[in-house]
Amino acid sequence: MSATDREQALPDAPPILSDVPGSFTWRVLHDRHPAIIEQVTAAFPYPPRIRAALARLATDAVSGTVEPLPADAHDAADWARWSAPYLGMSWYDVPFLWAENYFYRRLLEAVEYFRPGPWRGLDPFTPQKSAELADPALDADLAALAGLHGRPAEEQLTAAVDAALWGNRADLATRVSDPDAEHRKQAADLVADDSAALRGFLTPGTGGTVCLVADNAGRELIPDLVLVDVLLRNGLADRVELHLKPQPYFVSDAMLHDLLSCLRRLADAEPALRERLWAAQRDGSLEVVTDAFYCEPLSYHDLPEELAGRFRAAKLTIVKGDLNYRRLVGDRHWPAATPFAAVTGYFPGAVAALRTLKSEVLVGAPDVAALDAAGVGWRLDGTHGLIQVRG
Ligand SMILES: O=P(O)(O)OC[C@H]1O[C@](O)(CO)[C@@H](O)[C@@H]1O
Repeated sequence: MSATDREQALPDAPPILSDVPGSFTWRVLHDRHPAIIEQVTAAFPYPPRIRAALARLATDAVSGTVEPLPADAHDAADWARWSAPYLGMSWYDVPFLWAENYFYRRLLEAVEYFRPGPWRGLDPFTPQKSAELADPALDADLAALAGLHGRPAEEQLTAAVDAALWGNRADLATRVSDPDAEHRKQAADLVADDSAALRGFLTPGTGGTVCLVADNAGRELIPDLVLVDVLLRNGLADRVELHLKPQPYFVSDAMLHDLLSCLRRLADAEPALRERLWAAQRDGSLEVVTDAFYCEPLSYHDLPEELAGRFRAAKLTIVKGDLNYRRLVGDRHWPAATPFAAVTGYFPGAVAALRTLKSEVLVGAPDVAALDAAGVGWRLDGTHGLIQVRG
């Protein structure tokens, strides 16, 4: 079947909206966004002007309509284009993915992130990110991850992929201490497991470039960095590109400053790992990449050519997390049995998704009827994960 035939064979899945009161997506807009604004308001001694802007956003986010960004915003023209189909509509009636992106852009506007002045460039989510890195529980994760060194390459890879996948969950220590047993246990929670195909791309001595599109900072970025280290040390890749967000996004998404904070944290806890990652950046085998696209209200179908070229040239692109998955497959009401390869056929190059489920979107999982029969909760609470690969 050609790519075009596959596209045509896809069901016409409608985009996910937030228009059903009480639904998960409705609650994100109605409850979670105001709570985030409250946290941000308390995070710094913002002046009355910024506090007022945040208060206005709190009202808009719950009951407002889509409005243009201020005309003098640096990206006003882009947002005018992206907003055009939705202007004047309720946030609940536009695609959920779009509404969330619009929220985070409006939040950066309220805290004057891009504006000349003292608050320019201050990440409003710094306190949450710092608290996570300061958590003493992270020491156990780090000690366990350090224990990987010296094991056979395949074992290291299995454990590092597992840790990167479940990076948002708090029990890395046990997971890494007995990687095989833990992997078998977690396999029960995987609704799709293409780990054999993933290992096929990552065999010792095969070199090539791997792009790792990161998701969250802190406790997720640390195991991602361990995965980078395992790839480079074992010759599973010659080069790794670590793709980070260019600006604060979805509270905990990783930016360059979060990578630097992780390296500082490693300097005490795992100095050898920190040294290797530092040296890899200096010699170019680890390149940090970012692009405005990563914070735009678009899916990977709209990749800019610069990023598409990087993914095409890589032997594998690994996209981490729930939001990247939604952008990869399209934030739509897909039947779960829709083949992963069919919806990602457009992606320029081989792609792997490592994701714990925190939203309803799911493809490539034909056997979830029994789980679905019990309700939608399992798709939202991060207890289930997937490893999906399209070569
Ligand atoms: O950090 P992750 O894994 O991308 O998850 C973020 C998820 O949280 C939400 O913002 C709200 O649950 C989802 O929309 C999003 O997919």
